[in-house]
Amino acid sequence: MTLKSNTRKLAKLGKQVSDRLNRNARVYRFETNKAQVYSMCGFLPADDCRMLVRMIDQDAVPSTLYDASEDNEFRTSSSCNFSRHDPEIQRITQRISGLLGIDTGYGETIQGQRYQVGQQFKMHHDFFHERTSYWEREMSRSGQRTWTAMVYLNQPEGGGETHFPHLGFGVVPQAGTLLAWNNLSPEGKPNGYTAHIGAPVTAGTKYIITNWFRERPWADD
Ligand SMILES: O=C(O)CCC(=O)C(=O)O
Ligand SMILES: [Fe+2]
Repeated sequence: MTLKSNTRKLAKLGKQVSDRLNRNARVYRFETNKAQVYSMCGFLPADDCRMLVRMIDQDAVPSTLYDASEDNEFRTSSSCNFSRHDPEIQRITQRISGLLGIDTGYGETIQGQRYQVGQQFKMHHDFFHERTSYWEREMSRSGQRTWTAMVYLNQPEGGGETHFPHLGFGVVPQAGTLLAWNNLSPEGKPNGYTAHIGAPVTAGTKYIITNWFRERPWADD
């Protein structure tokens, strides 16, 4: 038996979150009807960005993939798996969840990412794909990925943009800017248009945090 999402619940979540962001005058909605993509400048203050950069530098390990890809160059960044018990991480988590209006319990523990010169994350979707080795495990654990929220912690000297090739736009990293999108369609199904890349950094280092939300409360290992 293949585990399935509750698409009605996911459709409702998509509408709830997008209605909330649409009402927020500080949040910008990208002009496309193919996906719900938003950004907000100045979401995180500079001292929080600096604190997170320090934490990432302390604990970064090579990034992993759900689907071990043949391509060694697919995701070459380093990641930092923060502790969800860290009070500072809880504060940042609450800030993100509060903006989106999703209970903090639905978010995977925030991850930090560091990309050095030449490092990148090639085109991918954040939602889970059926018929993969991880599908049953992830679907029984906390269900499909719904929204992604990421925050740029600095501005690398060159490169590192987040591009959405099917939507025709990209975002240049700027310290404190949040970028959030619904990985699912208004019907609550995986939305292929949300494919995105973290372009190679060409100068300096890029730091971000990522918060992926799930269909059901996050069950930690
Ligand atoms: O680095 C980026 O700009 C994109 C990161 C990303 O796609 C992810 O963490 O899922
Ligand atoms: Fe992604």
